Amino acid sequence: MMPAKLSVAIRHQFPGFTLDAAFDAPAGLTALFGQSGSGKTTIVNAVAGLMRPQQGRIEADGLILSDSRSGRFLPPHRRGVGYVFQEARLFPHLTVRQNLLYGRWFSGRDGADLSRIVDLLGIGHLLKRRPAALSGGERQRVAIGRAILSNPRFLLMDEPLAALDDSRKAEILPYLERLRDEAGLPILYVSHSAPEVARLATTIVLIGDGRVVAAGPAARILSDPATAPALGVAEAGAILPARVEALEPDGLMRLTCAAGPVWLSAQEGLVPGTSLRLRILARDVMLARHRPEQVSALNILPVTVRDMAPDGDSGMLVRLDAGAEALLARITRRSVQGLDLQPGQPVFAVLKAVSVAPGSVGKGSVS
Ligand SMILES: Nc1ncnc2c1ncn2[C@@H]1O[C@H](COP(=O)(O)OP(=O)(O)OP(=O)(O)O)[C@@H](O)[C@H]1O
Repeated sequence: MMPAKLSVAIRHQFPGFTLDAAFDAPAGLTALFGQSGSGKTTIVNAVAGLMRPQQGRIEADGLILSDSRSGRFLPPHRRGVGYVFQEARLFPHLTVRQNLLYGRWFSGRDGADLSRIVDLLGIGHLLKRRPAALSGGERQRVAIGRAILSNPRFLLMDEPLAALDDSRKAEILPYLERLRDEAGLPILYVSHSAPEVARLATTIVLIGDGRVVAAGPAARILSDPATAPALGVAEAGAILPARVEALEPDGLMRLTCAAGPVWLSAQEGLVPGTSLRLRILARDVMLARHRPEQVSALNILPVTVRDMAPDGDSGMLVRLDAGAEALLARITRRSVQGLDLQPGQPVFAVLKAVSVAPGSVGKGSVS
């Protein structure tokens, strides 16, 4: 069986704005990221069937949703789309259980297993409540459950966390990670938030002025000095797959990643054997020509300079090969000159254990 995939290739002209975008969203979470007015909502509306693109084709899991050549245009309710909006639109008079089952009933197809989805989203204890008795984060988890139980071909999530405060966001992120890794569905996820995209995306599509500026596996897009700044200079940083090896008595955990061992502050729920994706901000990585000795930073990784690109007037983003993975460092141009950095040169990347924020350590897959 071919893995599920959503393919989009559309062109649409509004007065003063042309959308011309083509990308694939494979199983996993594809983040559609771009500034306000770049065309994200137009793409989402075209995929959902709320607008008809003048040209092009959209296909989900082998089903043609719209095709300007043949004139095919499936109405929204026949597309098999599970939609999650910014605000959970639950029925206030129905219990959580009834809300969840409504999605299944409405689809008219065999739905996913209720108990599996309830488990996946951690909402078993809420089934008898009505939406008014739920927190914002709980409501959003129920909305996600309802969308999955409609047995969709793919999920469309339009800024699903934007209305939640930071602690509610943090509460829901692990569930989105599980959904991404276990549901086996393409998830098209619109977001303005670089940390959210870096934490969740397996594929990133950067949209600028109606076009795809860059698209591909998240690890590649995030470590590319040419595209990373599009997420915001302060937010540039690579994601590295890592594994928890041991919890040490002084409160640190030892991880292994492609470049070697890394020590970070231990976190609840992370036990030896857990697979992680670490987000390492470019501004938290220092470079040295020689292995530094007697420094407080615990993590010193041997890496090789691959390439670099200017970042603002005085900065430089340097991509580093760390085993089979890539890291990104942001240093000044003066340091690039002072260290005489060239592509191919071996250097040491220095990373403080405490500079990796808890929110930057996610469970699960990078691609
Ligand atoms: N029906 C329409 N008629 C004319 N112009 C439109 C229409 N819909 C969208 N546009 C224009 O298309 C451009 C892209 O809009 P879109 O809403 O897709 O951007 P966006 O990336 O989703 O922005 P935001 O993040 O603010 O929601 C904007 O310049 C907008 O004014």
